Amino acid sequence: MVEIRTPIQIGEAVEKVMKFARFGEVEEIKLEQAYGRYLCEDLIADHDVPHFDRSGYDGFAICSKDSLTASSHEPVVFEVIEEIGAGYVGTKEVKPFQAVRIMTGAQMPDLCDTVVLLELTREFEQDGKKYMAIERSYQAGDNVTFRGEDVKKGNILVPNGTYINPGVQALLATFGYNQVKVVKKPLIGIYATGTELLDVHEELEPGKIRNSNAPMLHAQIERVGAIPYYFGKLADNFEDCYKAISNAINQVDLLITTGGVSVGDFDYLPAIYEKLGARVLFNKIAMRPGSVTTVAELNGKLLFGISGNPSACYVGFELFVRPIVKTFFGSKKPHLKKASAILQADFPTPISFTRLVRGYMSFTENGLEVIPVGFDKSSMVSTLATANSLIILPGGQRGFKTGSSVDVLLLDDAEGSEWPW
Ligand SMILES: Nc1nc2c(c(=O)[nH]1)N[C@H]1C(S)=C(S)[C@@H](COP(=O)(O)OP(=O)(O)OC[C@H]3O[C@@H](n4cnc5c(N)ncnc54)[C@H](O)[C@@H]3O)O[C@H]1N2
Ligand code: MOO
Ligand SMILES: [Mg+2]
Repeated sequence: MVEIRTPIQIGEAVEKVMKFARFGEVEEIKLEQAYGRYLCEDLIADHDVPHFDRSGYDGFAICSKDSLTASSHEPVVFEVIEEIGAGYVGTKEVKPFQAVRIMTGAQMPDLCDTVVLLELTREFEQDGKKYMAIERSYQAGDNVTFRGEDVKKGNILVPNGTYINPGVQALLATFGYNQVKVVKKPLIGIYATGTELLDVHEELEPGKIRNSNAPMLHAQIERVGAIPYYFGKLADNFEDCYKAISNAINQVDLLITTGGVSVGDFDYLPAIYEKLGARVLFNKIAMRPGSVTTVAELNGKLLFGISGNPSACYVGFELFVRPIVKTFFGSKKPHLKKASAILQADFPTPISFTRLVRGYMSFTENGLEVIPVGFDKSSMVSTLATANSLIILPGGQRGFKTGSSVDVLLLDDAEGSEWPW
């Protein structure tokens, strides 16, 4: 007798999986390796930035009150007493109507509060001394970058759990983080099951196909920031699959299998979970593709039994594995980023399960627009290459018309969304 499975809603399935989400261990790495990782400590400013008043331009540092009477009829003349480039500090005391030639980024001399741009001065020499004249007045602070203007000492600049983008990398460098505490990347194992599977280098044969799920998952795992480990492919043989899978579990943080989770004669994953004593969290979700996505738990470790159909495999990973990995990294927004977009095509099919239609979303003058990328069967691999989003079409509706507002999940976004969506 074929097992009749009871589907649960997507949200319920996500919540069941997320009960097993845990935070990863910390490791220290070099700053150069930190891009794309997740910070494991608050980045707190231990000094002001900049930590001295500095010139914002190449020019002359003066005291603004000396400039008050300057005009084109009566220019004010300053004696230029020294020159400082960025990295140097002036050595002379600046007296009234004296100026220091100063370059962008150099520390302001004491008593100077203003910088006059080079191109707004007239320079000349007289009796072996250097002078410059200005034809307008300035206010204190003109063209000066003040101490602490960028960052004040003591501020939390980047909280623990933040994705390290190039800007965060710059802040870490600013505050002297030569070594950075980040979360260790989890190791995710992949087994592809199916007697029909050929390795990528093999020639096609009747009835056989190349294994595309394993390389796809490999890339998805890398995109989410974890380390993939491909164990290999397994023919549909219960004992071999059982042995291989039970050995693999202890070598990784999470194990993904593809294929063999439905109700077919050679779909052995349900029986393997049973023999392992793993607890199946669910084996049917009211969604398409990926309705047979099965997740089991063995001693707190998650076993993702993802469907063999390529699009179902892709979606199963993004909905259920991604948030587990992102939570491992400490992200507060571990789920695919959700946005609203205007549908650019009719989607007439009456559906009962929620559809996650592969879409192409673009930013237009009318806002976000999304269009299905093609034929939307879960067995298809071709549409995955162009999809940058999943259009959520809730179940139990008659169909969707061009111009309707729909929710989309973004596939290439690193920021993510909080739960609930
Ligand atoms: N009687 C029923 N049949 C099916 C049901 C059902 O509820 N009742 N569910 C259907 C749905 S929905 C899906 S999705 C698939 C899921 O199948 P499995 O997860 O058991 O996967 P397989 O049977 O092993 O393979 C399905 C399909 O995918 C191809 N495949 C498998 N692995 C790979 C790979 N690594 N790379 C590329 N393609 C792969 C495989 O050749 C099959 O064509 O079941 C439906 N059936
Ligand atoms: O799991 Mo299936 O993908 O719903 O077609
Ligand atoms: Mg099957």
